[in-house]
Amino acid sequence: AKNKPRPANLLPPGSMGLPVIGQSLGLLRAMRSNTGHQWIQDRVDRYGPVSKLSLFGTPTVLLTGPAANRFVFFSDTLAMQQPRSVTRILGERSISELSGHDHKRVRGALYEFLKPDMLRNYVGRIDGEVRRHLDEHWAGRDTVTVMPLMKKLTFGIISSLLFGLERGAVGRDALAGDFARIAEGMWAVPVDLPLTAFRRSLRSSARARRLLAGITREAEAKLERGEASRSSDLVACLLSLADERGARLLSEEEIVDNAMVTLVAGNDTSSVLLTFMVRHLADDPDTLAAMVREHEEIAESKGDDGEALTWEDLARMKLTWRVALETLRLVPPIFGNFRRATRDIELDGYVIPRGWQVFWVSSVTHMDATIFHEPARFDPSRFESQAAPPCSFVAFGGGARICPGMEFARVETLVTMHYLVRRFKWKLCCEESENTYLRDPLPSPLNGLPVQIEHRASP
Ligand code: HEM
Repeated sequence: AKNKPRPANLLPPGSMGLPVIGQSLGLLRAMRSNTGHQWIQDRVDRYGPVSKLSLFGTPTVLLTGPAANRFVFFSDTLAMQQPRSVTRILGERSISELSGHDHKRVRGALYEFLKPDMLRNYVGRIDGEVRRHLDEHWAGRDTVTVMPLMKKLTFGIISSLLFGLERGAVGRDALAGDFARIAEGMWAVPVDLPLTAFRRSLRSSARARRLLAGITREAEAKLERGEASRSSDLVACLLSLADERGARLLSEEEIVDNAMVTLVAGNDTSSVLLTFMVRHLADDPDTLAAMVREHEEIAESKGDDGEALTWEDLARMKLTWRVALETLRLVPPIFGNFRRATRDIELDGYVIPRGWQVFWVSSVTHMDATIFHEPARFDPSRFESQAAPPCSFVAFGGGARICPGMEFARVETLVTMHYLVRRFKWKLCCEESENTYLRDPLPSPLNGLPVQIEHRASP
């Protein structure tokens, strides 16, 4: 025991792969072929819950399981760190780059807009977006492709509520295209070469940023003229916030960077959730029937059919939210994320050297049979009796950086499902899409999930 190296000298087990590229390509390739979870699980089986590797140009420690998650979400020895590719795309002043006081300030500002007290005023607006979307893109069709439609829907909701960009507004369609390309280059080896997704992503990000800067200046003018208020949209809200000395709380650059990050963080995640709920429900007629009953009861308790849903109605959609949670457990939109060690850290007898990247992933914990009985089974009732133990359901992260858009996602999801399940029945077109999806890095079902739809007869 005398010669045993002190823990502080011990790096976690694991191989570092090729210089610079490390294991990035291996992981990305696995994610694209629907084996990303297995790729991580294999490393965990080989090296345990704490292991080292190299990702996106940086030495990295992979952490899995509830104890490691707790460490990631609550330790003050870690700062946020996105892969360099993400920083270059989303900007230096986005919430994902900030820590300590700056992080609290920007997060507090975003939360002014995303908190339940504010959101309850937007349920009606979201209700309108959802109904218009279903009338325009679902009604009267035999087949639809779910994923692109859900992206269109969540983009519509978010661009209206965040930027005041209503349907038909100049720039809204171009922004939608740019955002699709931005997402494609997020997790990449950050080399700006022609024909790479990374370069396309950078270009789209520059265009989107110019548009958002214009929107911010316009919103500022409208506020001055009294044509907008703090509750008009996120940009107006951020512009109206002042510190105790009356100075603007966020700079224009911060507003643009954080509008970008909120759109990226909020749009694709919610559309993935909605898409996979549709997929899982197609295979689970009993759950779907129970959901239809839940929504019919709510609809019957309201006046005429034109009346919009309210915050109180959403509180009654308990089964629907459990279906959402179970979908998030099985197909977490966020595969995992990164932090940086701000000093040498001892963990489980190993050292994580200062400056190294820490990588937490959701799937290993979500698929742990000791936490979730028969983890591969879709079973919304597992969220019925008790909440999952701390730091084991991590689709929204945890701690100081837990997703501030969770309530927003909840509102969008519940409102959409309310109208979808009452108006339509659906069947999957491709058998293979039942269990297959790839990650890029967000999950995407085969062929975007084409379904056959039929109008439900009114009860
Ligand atoms: C189903 C939908 C969503 C999922 C699964 C999701 C998931 C997550 C996760 C896992 C994190 C934490 C990442 C980490 O700690 O490393 C996060 C952070 C964040 N999310 Fe969400 N999110 C969703 C919807 C939204 C929406 C709708 C918005 C905004 C409208 C949003 C805005 C944000 C922001 C700004 C952060 C950064 C918070 C910080 O760093 O303090 N998210 N989200």
